[in-house]
Amino acid sequence: MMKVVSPRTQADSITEKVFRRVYSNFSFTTVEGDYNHSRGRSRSGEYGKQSLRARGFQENEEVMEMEQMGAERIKTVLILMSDTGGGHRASAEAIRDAFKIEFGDDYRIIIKDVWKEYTGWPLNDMERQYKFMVKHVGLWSVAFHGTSPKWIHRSYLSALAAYYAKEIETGLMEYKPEIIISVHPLMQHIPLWVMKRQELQKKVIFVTVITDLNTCHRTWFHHGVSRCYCPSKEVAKRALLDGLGDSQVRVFGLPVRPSFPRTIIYKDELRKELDINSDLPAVLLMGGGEGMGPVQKTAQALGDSLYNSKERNPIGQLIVICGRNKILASALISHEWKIPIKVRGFETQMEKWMGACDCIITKAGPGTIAEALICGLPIILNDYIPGQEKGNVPYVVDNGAGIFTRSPKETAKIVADWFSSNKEELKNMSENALKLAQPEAVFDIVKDIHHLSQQQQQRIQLFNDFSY
Ligand SMILES: CCCCCCCC/C=C\CCCCCCCC(=O)OC[C@H](CO)OC(=O)CCCCCCCCCCCCCCC
Ligand SMILES: O=c1ccn([C@@H]2O[C@H](COP(=O)(O)OP(=O)(O)O[C@H]3O[C@H](CO)[C@H](O)[C@H](O)[C@H]3O)[C@@H](O)[C@H]2O)c(=O)[nH]1
Repeated sequence: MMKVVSPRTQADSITEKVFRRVYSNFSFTTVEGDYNHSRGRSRSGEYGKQSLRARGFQENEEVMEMEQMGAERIKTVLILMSDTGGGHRASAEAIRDAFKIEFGDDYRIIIKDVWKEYTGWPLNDMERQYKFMVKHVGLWSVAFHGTSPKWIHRSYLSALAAYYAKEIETGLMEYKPEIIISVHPLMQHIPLWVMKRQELQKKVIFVTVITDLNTCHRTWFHHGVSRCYCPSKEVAKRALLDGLGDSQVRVFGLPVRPSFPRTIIYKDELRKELDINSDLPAVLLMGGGEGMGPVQKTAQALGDSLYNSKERNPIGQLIVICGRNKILASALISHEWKIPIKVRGFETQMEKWMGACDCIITKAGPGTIAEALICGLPIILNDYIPGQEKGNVPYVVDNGAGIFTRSPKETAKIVADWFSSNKEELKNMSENALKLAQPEAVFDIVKDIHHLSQQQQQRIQLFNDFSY
């Protein structure tokens, strides 16, 4: 049985906590389900009141008692994100799960794409526009770099904020959040503009959690935030250069879903559960939430390189996760393979697939990289989106956790070597990956936000005590 051991200490108790909270007696507030669900469950504020009324209760003692019990305690956290790729949602979910593990029911977490639900074009259509632009990388490169100067993105975003002010205000205030967390580069300026207009800046804590590892866009850096959580020193440097203060910047790492096995991965058990051959080494091939990059060509090259034609047997197996790319999945399924292969669509338990494999091939998506590092997987980066993903390549390669090559043939050869004559390199890179991993990041982030929230409560208390 192969074990991958995280360098972190105290992991047992944390893992225990993770599984107890995440997989047993807890049902999360979800994007889709939250609105009605929370209305029915919340013990505080106007929503609890409305739902009780709707269910036949009047504004009676029962309601007041419930409000007194819960109003002080439960805080609402609104996480702003958009499904431009899969990374922002993954980080949002990581933060939600960590809040639940650390603080139980003290926080009510809502994950929302407020733009999509409440505004109009172009804000409500970012997913499609992003998908289109990254398919035409030249266009994305111009958009990314062309909008980098502050005066360009600021004036455009301010104009959009003014145009959609009412809708955004409704969207943000629907949930009466005490804390707003943005995990998206285009979700600082507009909400902060609305909060300023509503004089809510002192009442609502606004923080940014950056989900790009290095060469991120400047829209991430807004001076009006209480905190800007940076996943790496490189990003923190950029934030400080952009004028953020030391008191605003914190470096904990990129938030990864706590369900990722951080301690011991029983590879054999996972393989049994996922119906993967337990004798052959396995390579995981993917391309972010949208299944981007040269996945098909790489899969075909691996189909050749992992087959020993002299002995007529495979030396490895291939798992391809296509994300939401259905065309890619059906093309791979209809191909004839000489090696064992599994083709999957969008998977919700990536930790299991990563835990069952020996190395990974992916475009340079920050979420996938951070997750693979936690699982101790050596990484072959086969592509990157210009702009925000460019800097992820040196982040992996310079730290000895992987290799960059755009050539499907070279990729396939490297994997074949790792699985036969060059096992030592695979082992060294796996160790380097574990050294670079930051599995505690998401917990450090939520603890710091909790601390901010307590400080704010004390300030409010102090103000109330001394106001006549
Ligand atoms: C003309 C000046 C435009 C300035 C625009 C700045 C802000 C745009 C805001 C809303 C527009 C909606 C566009 C949606 C694109 C989706 C982007 C996204 O979510 O990426 C996520 C990714 C990551 O997942 O975002 C980033 O990493 C950085 C975001 C960069 C913003 C690029 C905006 C492109 C706007 C196109 C206009 C053409 C510009 C021509 C250049 C002079
Ligand atoms: O079937 C799948 C496929 C992917 N994922 C998850 O989706 C996320 C993918 O995130 P990445 O950051 O690797 O890449 P994306 O392209 O999907 O993410 C987008 O958001 C990122 C920020 O978080 C970067 O800005 C990136 O460039 C942008 O394209 C990972 O957590 C991965 O585990 C799944 O859960 N199931």
